[in-house]
Amino acid sequence: MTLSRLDLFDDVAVRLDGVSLRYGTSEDILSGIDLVLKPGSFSFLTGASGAGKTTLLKLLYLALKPSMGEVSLFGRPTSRLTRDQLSALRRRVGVVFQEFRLLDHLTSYENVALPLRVLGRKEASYRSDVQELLAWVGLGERMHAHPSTLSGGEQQRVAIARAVVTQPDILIADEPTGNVDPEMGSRLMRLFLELNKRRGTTVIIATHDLGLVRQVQAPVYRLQHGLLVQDAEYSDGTSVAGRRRTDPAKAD
Ligand SMILES: Nc1ncnc2c1ncn2[C@@H]1O[C@H](COP(=O)(O)OP(=O)(O)OP(=O)(O)O)[C@@H](O)[C@H]1O
Repeated sequence: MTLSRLDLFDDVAVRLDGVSLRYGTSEDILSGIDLVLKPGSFSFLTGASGAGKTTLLKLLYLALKPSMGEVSLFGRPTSRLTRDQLSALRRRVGVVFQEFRLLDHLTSYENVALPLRVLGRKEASYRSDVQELLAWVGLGERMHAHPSTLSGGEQQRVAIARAVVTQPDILIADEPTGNVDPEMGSRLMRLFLELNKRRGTTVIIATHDLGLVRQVQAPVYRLQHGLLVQDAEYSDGTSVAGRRRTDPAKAD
């Protein structure tokens, strides 16, 4: 896949060109996927269990390389970048993993601060930021608790705080409300929206949770049989083509 000179620094956060992915000798899990996410956009990724949502997200945060095609972040094709260049790009991407991946021997505060420590920042320079962030996700009182003593929703919020503490340009979240009740799901969705609106963070969320996606007007990308299609309606039922509001009673 060749990209023209003009494409190299265009106004695009994420771009997939003809991306296919297979594991080992399996059939293609993803097949010829094209996708453009503009900076500051907010999108959903849906599809049946096993459709390849996590796989697609892993390509976006550069944990997997495509079998074919090109993944570009911030206008930079990634296939020929050095390890250091890839690490630099990855630092601009925050990830909320399906299974949280918190470190049990660290407190909430220490988990959230970890990416900053890895970057070599001194604690005095970030302590108040981390405390503020934990308060923002409603965990100001639990910052010294260890993950094993937190509820699923609380752990999820620690994972979200950790994903955003470095102020990433792109936030990728894999089933971020899979372990919380609807009320907490709405609260987490408001956090994502606030991040998107306040900082212009590009957000993409993989979810099965239809109740959640209907709370926002955002494009919905759907994986089906290895292909990615964009729904004709935004997540709240408005039409992508004309932005006409459909009758909510018929939107189901
Ligand atoms: N490391 C791997 N090696 C081989 N096959 C894999 C691997 N990871 C995922 N798969 C397979 O790829 C397919 C897509 O998996 P993936 O986890 O991307 O789907 P998903 O849409 O995220 O599913 P869910 O909604 O259940 O989380 C599945 O058939 C899965 O078994």
